[in-house]
Amino acid sequence: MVSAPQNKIKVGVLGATGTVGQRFIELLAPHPYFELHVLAASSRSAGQEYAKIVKWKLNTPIPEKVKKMVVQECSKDAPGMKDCGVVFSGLDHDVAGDIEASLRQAELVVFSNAKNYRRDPIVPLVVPLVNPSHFSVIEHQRASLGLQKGYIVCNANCSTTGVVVALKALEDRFGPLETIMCTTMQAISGAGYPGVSSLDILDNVVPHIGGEEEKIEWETAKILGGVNEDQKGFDYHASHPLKISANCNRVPVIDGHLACVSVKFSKQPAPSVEEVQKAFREFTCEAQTLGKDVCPSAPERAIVYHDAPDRPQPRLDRDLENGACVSVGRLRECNVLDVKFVTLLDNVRLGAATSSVINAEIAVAKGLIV
Ligand SMILES: NC(=O)C1=CN([C@@H]2O[C@H](COP(=O)(O)OP(=O)(O)OC[C@H]3O[C@@H](n4cnc5c(N)ncnc54)[C@H](OP(=O)(O)O)[C@@H]3O)[C@@H](O)[C@H]2O)C=CC1
Ligand SMILES: N[C@@H](CC(=O)OP(=O)(O)O)C(=O)O
Repeated sequence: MVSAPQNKIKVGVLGATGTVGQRFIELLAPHPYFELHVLAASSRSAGQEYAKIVKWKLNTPIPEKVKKMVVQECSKDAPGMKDCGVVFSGLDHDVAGDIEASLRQAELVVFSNAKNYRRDPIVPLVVPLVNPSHFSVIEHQRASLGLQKGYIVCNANCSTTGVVVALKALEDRFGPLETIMCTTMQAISGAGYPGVSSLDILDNVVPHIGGEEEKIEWETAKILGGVNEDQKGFDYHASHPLKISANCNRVPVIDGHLACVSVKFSKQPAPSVEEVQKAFREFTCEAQTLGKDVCPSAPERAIVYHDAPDRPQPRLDRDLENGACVSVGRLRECNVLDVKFVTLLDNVRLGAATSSVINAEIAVAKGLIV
């Protein structure tokens, strides 16, 4: 039985003023054992009090304890940075690569939302409700770079995260999938702030999000695949290569990415719709079994299954489980593949900040953050 740490662990947030950074602050301010210690952003914000510089967009107030914290530069030399047991990154990908690598080199532990290191063969790409077993490659990452303590863990693209939790429930119960087709309807907050121009998105749907389809198609195999026997890399689902095709669209919704997913199972005959529904309803993951003491940000239900024929919907369902679950509904037979269904997740919570925080809680339980 793992228990929560006795002492608080100091944490930093990079990109603390951004869309993902604000969710980090909302989640971490009341956290039972992570303690906000450093807030960092660009030189445009550095040196100023957080409440004076941030364009706060959440419908919860800025936590009192962070209002007067002075925003720092994203540097290992920023005051307090070296005391952080973990640094959460909500940095723009243009700058995340160099900053995250330099913090790792300074023996800091970095949990990143940016895409820069997701494809790195020694960096775990972890969706906390799916593949925390990939943390076992951290030891090899440290050894490869001559580090004692520092490492980087990435979480996935937000759309990938929503889809892959549902796929994991199916693979756990019915074995490898063969073909996956998915079409997303993605919220505007996915593009950060100020993001997509109102003249582009109001009264409209934009059928292109640069690089998104490739990310879903590529990241899914790394996440659903295993770890090599020597714990020095990932197998990318090589024994059953996944055929995945994604179409991504931007829609005029503020938060919540919806995806219409069709799948074909390797093993035939395919399970019935009733069996698939049971698999979704009964899905549980390591983050839940660790318990609320150790993993306070994990959802009670990793998948919330919806019976109503018109659910899930972003506005009605994105807040379930404090934005930490995936909603699944509209499950039915598919005339082309085997079954089809709809998934929904909060792109900025489970799709970004919440995943990083749950990942870090699991890493604490595994003794990877002290
Ligand atoms: N929004 C979402 O749904 C998701 C986002 N992501 C990823 O998370 C990351 C953050 O996204 P998001 O919060 O939406 O982006 P935002 O544009 O809202 O925020 C970007 C943050 O990066 C900081 N920043 C920008 N330039 C620099 C710089 N030169 N040096 C240091 N800090 C800098 C900004 O600080 P300042 O205010 O000072 O400019 C701000 O805090 C991105 O990599 C994104 O791809 C991942 C999954 C989902
Ligand atoms: N591209 C996603 C958000 C995002 O930033 O993705 P990534 O972290 O994979 O770059 C969206 O627009 O909804």
